[in-house]
Amino acid sequence: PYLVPVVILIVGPATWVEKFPEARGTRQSPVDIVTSRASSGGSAPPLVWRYSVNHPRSVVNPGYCWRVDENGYDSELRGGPLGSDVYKLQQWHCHWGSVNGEGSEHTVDGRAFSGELHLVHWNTSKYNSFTEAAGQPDGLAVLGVLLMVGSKHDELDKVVRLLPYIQHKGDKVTFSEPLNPANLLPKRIAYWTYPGSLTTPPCTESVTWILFKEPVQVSAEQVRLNLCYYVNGKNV
Ligand SMILES: CCCSc1c(F)c(F)c(S(=O)(=O)NC)c(F)c1F
Ligand SMILES: [Zn+2]
Repeated sequence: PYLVPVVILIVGPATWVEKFPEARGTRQSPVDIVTSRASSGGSAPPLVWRYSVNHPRSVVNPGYCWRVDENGYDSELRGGPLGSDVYKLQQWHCHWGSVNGEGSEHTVDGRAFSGELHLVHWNTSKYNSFTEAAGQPDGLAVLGVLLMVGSKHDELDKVVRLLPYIQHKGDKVTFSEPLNPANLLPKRIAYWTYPGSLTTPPCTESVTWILFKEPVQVSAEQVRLNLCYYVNGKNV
């Protein structure tokens, strides 16, 4: 019998440590939220946010999800675990899986959700740019919203309906329809918070994670549209 050379290409999180040493760190995300081990927030001040609504936004296909850039327009996130610093929304993006019911980055008591929305903010009280903040332990604050299949999400649909126009990595479409990122958040704003990292390379440990407890509903069609375009991070 002939010896057939077999090349096994190993990619993915297990190899990230070779190129991105931060991935070997002590505050790596995502994590499984073990609800029984979460301590109560005590006397933390309320988490408050304000976003601009009527400004042009662009939806970009970075190759692993879709991303909406805020193009520098004004916004504020403060309070909660963020001390006295004020953070500004830089971009928001979504993670979907290849199968419905999987795809969230975080899990709760071992349960995955159909997707996870991330609103990425940077610390404007201490740093001069997003890039600078992204390298600092208190540089970023990401609001995480768990997505589950249910009723159609009208605000998110303003982006989902544009996905057919950005099917290839690098594609970008700009829209000026009014959109309030606050409408992407759940009604109940109870959350878990922990110091963590980017969940993709360079896995920098610069993220204060704020993960809302209440999932937000999106329709099965909205999940399908996302899955059509980003299966395992690849456009199909
Ligand atoms: C220099 C970072 C590139 S911007 C970025 C990102 F691309 C990303 F994906 C996440 S994530 O929320 O950790 N989701 C993986 C972030 F927080 C980010 F800031
Ligand atoms: Zn993300």
